[in-house]
Amino acid sequence: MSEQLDALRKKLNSAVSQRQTIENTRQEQVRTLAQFIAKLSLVCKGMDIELDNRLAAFRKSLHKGANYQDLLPVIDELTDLLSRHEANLEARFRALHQGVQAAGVNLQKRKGIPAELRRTLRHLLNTELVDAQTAVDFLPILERLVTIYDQVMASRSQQGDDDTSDNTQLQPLIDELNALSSEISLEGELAEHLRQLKSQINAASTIDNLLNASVEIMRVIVLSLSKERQSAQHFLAALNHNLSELQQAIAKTSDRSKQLDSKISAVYRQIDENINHLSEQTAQATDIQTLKETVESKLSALTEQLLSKEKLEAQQRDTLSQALHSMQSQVEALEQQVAQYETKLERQRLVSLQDGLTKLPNRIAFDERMDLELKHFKRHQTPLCLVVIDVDHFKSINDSYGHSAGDKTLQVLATAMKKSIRSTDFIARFGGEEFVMLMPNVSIDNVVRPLEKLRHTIRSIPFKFKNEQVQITVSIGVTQINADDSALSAFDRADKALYEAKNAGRDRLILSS
Ligand SMILES: Nc1nc2c(ncn2[C@@H]2O[C@H](COP(=O)(O)OP(=O)(O)OP(=O)(O)O)[C@@H](O)[C@H]2O)c(=O)[nH]1
Repeated sequence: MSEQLDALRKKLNSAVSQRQTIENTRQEQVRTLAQFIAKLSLVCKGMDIELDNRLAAFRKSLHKGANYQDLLPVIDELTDLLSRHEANLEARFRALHQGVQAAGVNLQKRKGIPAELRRTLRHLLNTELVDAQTAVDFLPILERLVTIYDQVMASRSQQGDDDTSDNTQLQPLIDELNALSSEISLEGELAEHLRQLKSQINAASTIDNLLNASVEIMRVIVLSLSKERQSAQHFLAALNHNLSELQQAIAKTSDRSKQLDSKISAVYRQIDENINHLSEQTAQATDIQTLKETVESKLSALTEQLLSKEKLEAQQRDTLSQALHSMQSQVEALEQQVAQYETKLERQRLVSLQDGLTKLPNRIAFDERMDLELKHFKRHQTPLCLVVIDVDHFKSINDSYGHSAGDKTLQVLATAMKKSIRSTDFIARFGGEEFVMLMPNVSIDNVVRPLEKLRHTIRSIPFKFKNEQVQITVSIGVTQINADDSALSAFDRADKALYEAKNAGRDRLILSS
């Protein structure tokens, strides 16, 4: 009998270790899910505050070891939020779309638009804009574009039907369109299209040329928005779909696990009852034969129950392991989507921080860096200098040798400046022919040497246009940041120094402390 009791003990021990395996599998699932949610939170960060918060709460409850039953309502909420976010995005796109559409329709109402332009505008509004949705960033650009268009139309009306215009009328509009197209960051084919449009703008000799270019810029923006929208919506829809599948898989596993759990509990109860019964009958047995028979019959019942319990637990392990496999592949698919979108967002972020022409950081990137350097300066009190550099008589390069010569000049100057500064310095194109630079850990007493060297490097570049040797110079204003400075006050001081340099005859450096 003691042998049989030993065997019973062994079986009970093995039952305990099997339960441990099931528990480990469960924990593994929760870990996988927690890792995925952590990644998802990183990517979705900033898309929607409520979504951010829910994902953070979800991650927390996973770490605390919440079970599936508790997680299901949270996943439900998350799925709802994602759907709502998708719908919000749609609504915002629709509002923007209507705004641009209304502006376009107003334009169409204006008299005197050439037939060809009217056709292009109609196509833009009725076909291309219908397919496109817009990101908030582009709205001000489109609004400005419409304003320019309006100005061009006004100037056209002043001229009557005579389309030839003198340069003094066209130039401000050309400058404005140029500045505006420099602010648009695009990639690939659309960037090339925009570059060609810029050349057309600069070669424009009539108001109609400029009208055409304005409408073309609108089309390029609309096309880029359409692409962006498709990709964002595709990502959200796919994420939503996969999350729902994951939710269903968890719900199914949870149901199945619950059923098996209650069957296993019932078997445990029977085993318990049989053991109690056995000990009662053993106590009541009066002779060894009855005792033997009682023990034998109960032991065979117990063995059967243990076998059935083992079978049920094996089923439970299989169910969990299958669920784990399918969840893992779903999570992998989700992770892949998230990683792809992340790469895309990062690429877009980099493009949006870079000036298209010179490939230097642009003004947005400069503002971000300035904020960072100011914080660093305020915390550590290490010196920081702000430099503003402006190309002298740049307009005359454009006027004498053409706008593309002007563009090339800016590219050469940007490369030269980038090469001649220290790796810790930060240079950006501020706009037009103006550049800004931040020099951390350098006080105003020590900026003269490197900046004079930079100025000399630039004036020694052997530019040659139309076979003419041309010397290009820059004027530089510099200031050291002080404790009370904001980005604006420091910039104003450096800018003032720059204009002193211009007024004093250009090609020089002026310090302002
Ligand atoms: N080629 C080219 N020209 C640009 C670009 N951005 C701005 N410009 C031109 O830069 C010129 C700047 O002219 P102004 O502001 O009068 O200054 P400037 O001729 O350099 O004269 P000073 O600054 O007083 O020495 C304008 O003609 C703009 O059209 C660009 O991206 N490419």
